[in-house]
Amino acid sequence: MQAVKKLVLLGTGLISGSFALALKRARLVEQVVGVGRNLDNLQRALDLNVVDSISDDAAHAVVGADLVFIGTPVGQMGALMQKIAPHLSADCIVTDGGSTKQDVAALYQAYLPQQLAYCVPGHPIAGSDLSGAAAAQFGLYEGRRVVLTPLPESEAKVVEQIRDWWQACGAQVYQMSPLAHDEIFSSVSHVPHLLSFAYMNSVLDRYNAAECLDFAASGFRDFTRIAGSHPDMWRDIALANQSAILNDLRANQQQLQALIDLVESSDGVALTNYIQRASSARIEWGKPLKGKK
Ligand SMILES: NC(=O)c1ccc[n+]([C@@H]2O[C@H](COP(=O)([O-])OP(=O)(O)OC[C@H]3O[C@@H](n4cnc5c(N)ncnc54)[C@H](O)[C@@H]3O)[C@@H](O)[C@H]2O)c1
Ligand SMILES: O=C(O)C(=O)CC1(C(=O)O)C=CC(O)C=C1
Repeated sequence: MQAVKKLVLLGTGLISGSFALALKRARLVEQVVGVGRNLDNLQRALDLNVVDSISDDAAHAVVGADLVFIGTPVGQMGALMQKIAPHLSADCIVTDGGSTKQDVAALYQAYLPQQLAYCVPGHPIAGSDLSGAAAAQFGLYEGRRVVLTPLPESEAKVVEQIRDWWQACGAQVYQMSPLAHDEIFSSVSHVPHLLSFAYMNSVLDRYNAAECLDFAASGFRDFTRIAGSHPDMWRDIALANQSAILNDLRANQQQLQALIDLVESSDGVALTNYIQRASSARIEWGKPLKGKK
């Protein structure tokens, strides 16, 4: 498999750093440059050998790169693409790890029109509520899925190359349209995070919030773990995937209303049925299925 000579991470954090570490472990990268705005975070990336050198200048850093991985919140990606466009080698491959794909596809079209054959948007379906270079880990993508949403202009051999690198990181690679991607991940990633923020805020609004939090245990911990995720990342996702997210939030509003009605009705059988449906589906989903989670 072809190794990367110079990989540049635009945004050096959990997702880009874990990609760099996996390629390093697979001996598929010679040099990794970490670009960012926070010097402490970049220094940490250097100390942890996530990257081999650091820079605060994206335009300068991408000179001579054969692979650029954009790992910032999606709202930052357009400005970075615009900055690097004049400095990319003609055959430099550009990809990203953004959680939304219709908006990111449009950014490639708007800001990297000369490079489109070498651009392949992507999304690793793995991560955590932690962020920054210190959160980067070997093996994050082991057995996980990565969704590629190639542009109409993406060259097949470039898509294959990206697929090979992700597979070398241990991932299973899938392909779908940006629209299908954004609808799916609204329902199983974006809206669950937003509901977790909402639930956390609803507890904070209680008159006895401190006492409630003091007594909260594992159920609350499981339900709200993702409420600790990075605000910038989730603001950008909510803004980028607005239409699918609004549909799913409204559907959840209806579910909540149905639940209120059931509890109000004191109809134990109907409540059991309601809970049973969700419980059976969650148990089934949770059964270890090769390559599922
Ligand atoms: N966290 C997850 O679970 C997860 C999973 C899959 C995909 N993603 C996506 O991957 C991307 C990165 O997420 P992450 O969790 O690695 O975040 P992170 O906070 O760990 O890393 C992002 C880094 O980008 C830097 N950054 C932000 N704006 C910048 C700019 N304009 N120029 C240079 N650097 C900048 C930040 O300082 C930070 O170090 C996001 O688009 C996110 O939606 C996240
Ligand atoms: O494990 C977590 O904490 C995550 O939130 C990871 C997670 C998700 O499963 O929703 C978050 C955002 C992504 O774009 C992909 C994965």
